[in-house]
Amino acid sequence: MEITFYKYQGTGNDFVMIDDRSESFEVTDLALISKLCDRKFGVGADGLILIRNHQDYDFEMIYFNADGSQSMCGNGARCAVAFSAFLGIVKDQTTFLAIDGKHEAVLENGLVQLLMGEVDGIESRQEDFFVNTGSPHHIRLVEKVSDYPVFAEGKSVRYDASYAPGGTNVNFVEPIAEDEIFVRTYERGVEDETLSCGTGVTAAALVYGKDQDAAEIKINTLGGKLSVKFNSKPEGGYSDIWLIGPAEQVFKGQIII
Ligand SMILES: N[C@@H](CCC[C@H](N)C(=O)O)C(=O)O
Repeated sequence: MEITFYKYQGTGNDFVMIDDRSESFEVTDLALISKLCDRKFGVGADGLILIRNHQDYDFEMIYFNADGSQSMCGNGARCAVAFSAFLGIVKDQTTFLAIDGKHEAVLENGLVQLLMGEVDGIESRQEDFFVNTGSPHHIRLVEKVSDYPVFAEGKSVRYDASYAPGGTNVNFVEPIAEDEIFVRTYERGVEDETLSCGTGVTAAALVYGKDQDAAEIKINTLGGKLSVKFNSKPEGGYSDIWLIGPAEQVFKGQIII
C-alpha cells in the first residue's frame, strides 16, 4: 500500500502532512505514526497531521506528536492551513477544527495568521509560570538562553510529579527588548528540543506581555521568527491571540507500507 505525503515546516517545526479526506489512514496505528516520524527509520518529523473533511468546518486537523500522542499544535496548524490552501480546500481565510476547538486563519503575504483559543489566565509556579494555549506549557524566564541546558532542564520539568500524568512542554525565554523574546522549547511527545513550538511561543508571549493591555511580541526561535498579538481581557484572561509566521512545503513523497 502507498500513501502520498507532503512535508511541511513552520519555523523548523516539521510535519508529515497527509490529505486524508478519504479517511483511509488508520489513526489507531500509533506504531506507524511514530515510525513515519522517526528520523532514521521513517520520513522524520516532529509530528504527523491528517487533513479530513468536517461537515461544519472547512476541514479538520488531526495532529499527532512524533510518539503518537495528541495535543494542539500551533505551528502544525499554520502548516495545515497552508496545505489546505495548496489542496484548494481554502483560499486566503478559513475556519477549521482542531483538538482544542474552532480556529480561524488568514493567509497573507506568505504568512499564516492563526487565531488561537482564548486563555483563562497564567498560573504562577514559584519563579516560573504555567499557561495552557491548547497544549500545556511551563514557562521559565532565563538569561542567555543560547547557553541554557534546554534538554536536561526541560526533561526534568516535563516529568516533574506536579505535572503527572500528562506532563508538560517546557519553554525557556530570554527577554531581548520590551516587545521581543528568544524562546527555546522542550516538547513532550517529541521528547527533545524542537526548533520552534507555536503553542509554546504563544504561552511565552502571554507571560512576557501579560501586563500590557494589547501587545504584539516578536519571537525568535532556533528555526526562525514568529510574532504573537493578543488582548488582555478586563475580567482577566486573554483573547484575540494571533500566532503569525511562515509555513512552507518542502517535499512530496510516497510512503510504502
Ligand atoms: N509543536 C507544537 C506543539 C505540539 C504539541 C506538544 N508537543 C504537546 O504534546 O503538548 C506547536 O507548534 O504548538
